Amino acid sequence: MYKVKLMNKISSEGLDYFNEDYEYGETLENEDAILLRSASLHEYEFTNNVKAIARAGAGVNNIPVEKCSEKGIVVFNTPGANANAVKELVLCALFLSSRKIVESIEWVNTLKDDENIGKTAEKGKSNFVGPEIEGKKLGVIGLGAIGVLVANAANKLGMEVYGYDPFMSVNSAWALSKHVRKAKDMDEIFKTCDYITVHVPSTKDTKGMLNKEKFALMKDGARLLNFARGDLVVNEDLLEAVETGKLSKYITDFAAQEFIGKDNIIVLPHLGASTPESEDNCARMAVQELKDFLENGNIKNSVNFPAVNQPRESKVRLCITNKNMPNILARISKLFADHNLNIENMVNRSRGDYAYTLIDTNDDVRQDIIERIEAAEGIINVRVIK
Ligand SMILES: NC(=O)C1=CN([C@@H]2O[C@H](COP(=O)(O)OP(=O)(O)OC[C@H]3O[C@@H](n4cnc5c(N)ncnc54)[C@H](O)[C@@H]3O)[C@@H](O)[C@H]2O)C=CC1
Ligand SMILES: O=C(O)CCC(=O)C(=O)O
Repeated sequence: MYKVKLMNKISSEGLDYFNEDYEYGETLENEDAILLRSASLHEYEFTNNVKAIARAGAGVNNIPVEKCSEKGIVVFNTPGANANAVKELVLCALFLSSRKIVESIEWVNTLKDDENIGKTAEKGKSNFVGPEIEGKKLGVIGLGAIGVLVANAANKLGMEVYGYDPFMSVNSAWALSKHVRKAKDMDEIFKTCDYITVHVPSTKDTKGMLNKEKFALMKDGARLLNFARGDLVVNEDLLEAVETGKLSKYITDFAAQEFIGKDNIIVLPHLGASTPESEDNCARMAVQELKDFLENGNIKNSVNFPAVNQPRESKVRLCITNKNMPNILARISKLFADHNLNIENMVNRSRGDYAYTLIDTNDDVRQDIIERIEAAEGIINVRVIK
């Protein structure tokens, strides 16, 4: 029986994949795996039983990934599973940033007791004029699953789109419209674009990347959308840029006290992925990743260990997380040979400082041999699946 701890509400479309071999819930203890959305695990005490964490979503900044790697905990996410939901909300935000839709709705609501509301509304509408997006320049920073969809859709809406992503994947490059112009650096986006939208993960390199210096490069009255992460922006600098009119609008999916009630700032409560379609997609993908890992040791869509997939053809499988260092495989193979155990299949892949090994055998691997593998230098943990 596998135990999966839920740290957020997860769609039943995914949970239904768990069969009678699984127990899941928010209160269970000594879990084998954790399934979550945005809940923070930074203060969480992982027991030695935790083998995997699945983030039903894209961003993993709520998970202490390096600490997990050191403990041999495989962290998964669900690339692209919520990208369309975010794209649609970003398109909505593009219009909200341009036409004074929110402000005008708020104003009309103040006319509750006005007997000539029709006339008053007509008279007041000139206060809410805003430009069309067609023909304007949009800069998209980060051309991954979301950025590509946003760039392509904005292009179809008649915008002149500039993209910047120095680490773009081959898949994203294939998916990106040929009409999207390649910015030579991020500053070109800041200097050129009327609208800027950011779609990069929050990492030590991107935190605070939207700051005083960058706002100074932007066109007067530029509009900025942030549906990626709140900490990409230095809030104090952002407030100044909005107050001075450098930015004519900031729309973000990440609430902060200092934004509340401020003119020209619209804050949403992290709604990007909140559609039934995206919640179902993420849950399905996350549960399937966890199941294949717990039952077969296969890894797909991990952010800290390499992708590994080996068909199950033998009685016993050893799943080994280890440091990426010389001689590990030689030591394991020697232990097998010394005990007259035959390796049927073996795969080893590395990723940065860590590696993952699957060894299949039809022989019974005694507990004392497992313990000797575990004790070898560089080995983090060993799991046996029968
Ligand atoms: N508001 C919401 O509900 C949601 C927010 N997100 C946020 O959006 C981010 C992006 O999501 P996806 O597009 O699905 O991820 P992704 O991993 O497909 O794309 C991220 C892209 O950013 C690029 N990148 C990384 N560092 C960069 C840098 N310094 N400059 C330019 N590009 C850089 C990468 O090369 C990659 O192409 C997530 O990490 C998450 O923080 C994601 C989903 C929902
Ligand atoms: O699960 C959510 O609602 C947030 C989604 C998100 O921010 C992400 O996938 O990075």
